[in-house]
Amino acid sequence: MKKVTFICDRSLDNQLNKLEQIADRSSLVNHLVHGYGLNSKLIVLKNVIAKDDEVLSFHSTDYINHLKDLNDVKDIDEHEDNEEEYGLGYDCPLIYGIFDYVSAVVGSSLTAARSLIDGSANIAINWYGGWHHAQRDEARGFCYANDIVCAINLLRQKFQRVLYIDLDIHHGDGVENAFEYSQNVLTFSLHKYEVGFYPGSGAITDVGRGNGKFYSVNVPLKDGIRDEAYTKIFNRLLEVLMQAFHPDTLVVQCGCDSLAGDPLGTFNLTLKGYGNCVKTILSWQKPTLFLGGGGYNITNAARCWTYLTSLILGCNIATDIPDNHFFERYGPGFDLDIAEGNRPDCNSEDDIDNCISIITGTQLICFRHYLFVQCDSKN
Ligand SMILES: O=C(/C=C/c1ccccc1NC(=O)c1ccccc1Oc1ccccc1)NO
Ligand SMILES: [Zn+2]
Repeated sequence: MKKVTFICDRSLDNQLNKLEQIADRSSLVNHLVHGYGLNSKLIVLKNVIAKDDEVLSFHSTDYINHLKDLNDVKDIDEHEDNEEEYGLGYDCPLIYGIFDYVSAVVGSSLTAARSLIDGSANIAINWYGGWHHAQRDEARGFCYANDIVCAINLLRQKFQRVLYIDLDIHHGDGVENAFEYSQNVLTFSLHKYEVGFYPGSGAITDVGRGNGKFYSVNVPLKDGIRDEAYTKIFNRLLEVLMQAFHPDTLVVQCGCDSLAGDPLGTFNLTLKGYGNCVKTILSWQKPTLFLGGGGYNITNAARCWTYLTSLILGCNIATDIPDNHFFERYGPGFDLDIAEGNRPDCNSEDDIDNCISIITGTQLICFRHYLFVQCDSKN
C-alpha cells in the first residue's frame, strides 16, 4: 500500500496569498482534491514552520537577517537601505511579513521531506513549494527562499544520492547553482531557453563544474513543445540518467507554467505531458517528493496538480469537475482536461534528437565515471 503524505494547511494558504498573482491557487488545489474525494486516501499533514538553522542550511545569515529586519516593514521605501538589495524591490516586491512567509514555505517542503526520511511515506506532495529561483543570498523570480535546496539538504541526511527534476518552463537555476559542484545531487531541468526569456541560464553546455561536472543536465527547448516530444525527451534521457546515477530519492518540481494556455509560458503541454513524466517517475518506486512552482493560469494549475495527485494515488478521476468550493471558476467547460493550443511547435525532430544525443553522449562519460567510482569504492 502506497503511503502518500500531502501538505494542506490554511495558514500556508494565507501566506501564499501574499503573492497576489497566484492568490487562491493553493486553496483551489486543495478544494479540487477534496472535491474528487482524494483527501481520504492521503495522509494530510499540517505545516511545521522551518527553524532558522534549517533555512540557513542554504541561505546566508546576512540574507536571512535582512528578511527578519523587513518582517514588519510594509513598504520597502520606509526602510532606510531601500535600494534593490538581496534581490528585494522591483523584481521581487517586498511582501509584508516576509520572514514569516519564507519560514512557512520552506517549512512546508521540509515537513513533506521529513515524512520520506522517517519512512511514514513513500511519496510526499507539497504543492505550496517549488520556488526554484531563490539564490543563497538573494530573492529571484518571485522566489524569496529556496525550499527545494533546503529540502534536498535535509533528505541528504538519510539519502546519499538525490535526483532533482524540474518540469517548470523556467530553468531551475537556484537549485542547479546550489549543487553545481556536487556529484551527490544530479539536477535535471527541461525549460524554454531563448534570448530574453527568464532566467536566461540552462544552456545544453551547462553541465556542472569540478566534482559536479556532468551532474547538471539542461534541456533547452523552444516555444510550442507538445506532449509527445516532451515525453520522448523525458523518457529517453532519464532512462540513461537513472542507469548512470542510481538515485536513492527524487525531488520533482512540477511548475505548471509549461501547460498550454499559461499567461507567462509558451509551451503547449496538456495534463498528458505532465502525467507521462510522473508515471515514469512513479515506475522507479523510489522515495519521491513532488513540489509545485510556477503556474499562472490558476484553475489550470489546480487541474494539473489535482490530476497528478490522482496519478500518484493510482486513482482514476472523472473529467467532469466535481462540486467544490470554487466550482464556478472552472467554467464554461467544467472539464478537468486542458486543451492543446494551436501554436506551432518550434522544436523540430532534429532539435529533439540532437538534444538527446548530445546529452546521452555526455552522460555516458558520467556513466563511465560512475562505474569508476563504483569499482573504486569496491576496492
Ligand atoms: O514562474 C517563474 C518565474 C516567473 C517570473 C520571473 C521573473 C520575472 C517575472 C516572473 N513572473 C511573472 O512575470 C508573472 C506573470 C504573471 C503571473 C505571475 C507571474 O510571476 C509570479 C510568480 C510567483 C508569484 C508572483 C508572480 N519561475 O518558475
Ligand atoms: Zn516558471
